[in-house]
Amino acid sequence: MLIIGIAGGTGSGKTTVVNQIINQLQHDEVDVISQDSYYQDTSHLTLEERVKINFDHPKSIDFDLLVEHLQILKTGKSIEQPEYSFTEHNRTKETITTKPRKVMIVEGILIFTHPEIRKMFDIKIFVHADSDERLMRRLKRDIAERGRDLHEVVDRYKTTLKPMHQQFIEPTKEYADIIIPNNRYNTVAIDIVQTIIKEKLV
Ligand SMILES: Nc1ncnc2c1ncn2[C@@H]1O[C@H](COP(=O)(O)OP(=O)(O)O)[C@@H](O)[C@H]1O
Ligand SMILES: Nc1ccn([C@@H]2O[C@H](COP(=O)(O)O)[C@@H](O)[C@H]2O)c(=O)n1
Repeated sequence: MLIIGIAGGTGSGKTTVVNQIINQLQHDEVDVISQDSYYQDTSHLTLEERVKINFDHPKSIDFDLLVEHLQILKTGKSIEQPEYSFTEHNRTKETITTKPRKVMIVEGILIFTHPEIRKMFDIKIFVHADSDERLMRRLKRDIAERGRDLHEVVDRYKTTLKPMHQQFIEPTKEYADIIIPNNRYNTVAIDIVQTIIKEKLV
């Protein structure tokens, strides 16, 4: 199993890059694990308490469960990937059955901050976009898809997104094998990554 880690700041385009990469692969050859599925289970908290969580700090992620799930997949067994609700700020009661595949892609803002998970990646990719571009994309996406309003996104950007990005996410760029500049759609970089994956699959 080839495990590919794709990190980068929020709004850098990780999910979009993942979708472009897997487009060219056979459906049964590849699957995706999102770090967002591994936000800590906070069912014991009220919604008001959950809203206040710093979702950009490594402590917000259940990395132990992610490590365990990657190890299970490596042994050839399926896992039940948690499903996350951005409106509830919590895991749902549903899970996504995820089978081991020739290529497993793990994507998320903080995945390169964890040394054990970092070691499990065969290829580490960091998607870069400038902070103003990321903020604009995040605003549009969170309002359209994640039930947020302008005030909420801007407030979170100032209090947690920006400082956490500088402290935890940007420094992990140094671990990347490949950095994809993604201020614009970068089809050349996607072609290169697809070629590398196809070569490794032979
Ligand atoms: N290169 C790009 N140029 C313009 N918009 C983009 C680009 N990549 C992604 N987007 C858009 O920006 C938003 C955030 O992208 P997404 O892939 O969800 O980022 P991430 O997973 O890193 O948070 C989405 O609405 C997506 O359509
Ligand atoms: N309940 C939550 C949980 C996370 N976030 C934000 O999601 C971002 C990570 O996801 P990307 O797809 O953008 O990489 C992260 O910056 C968290 O602030 C949230 O808004 N609500």
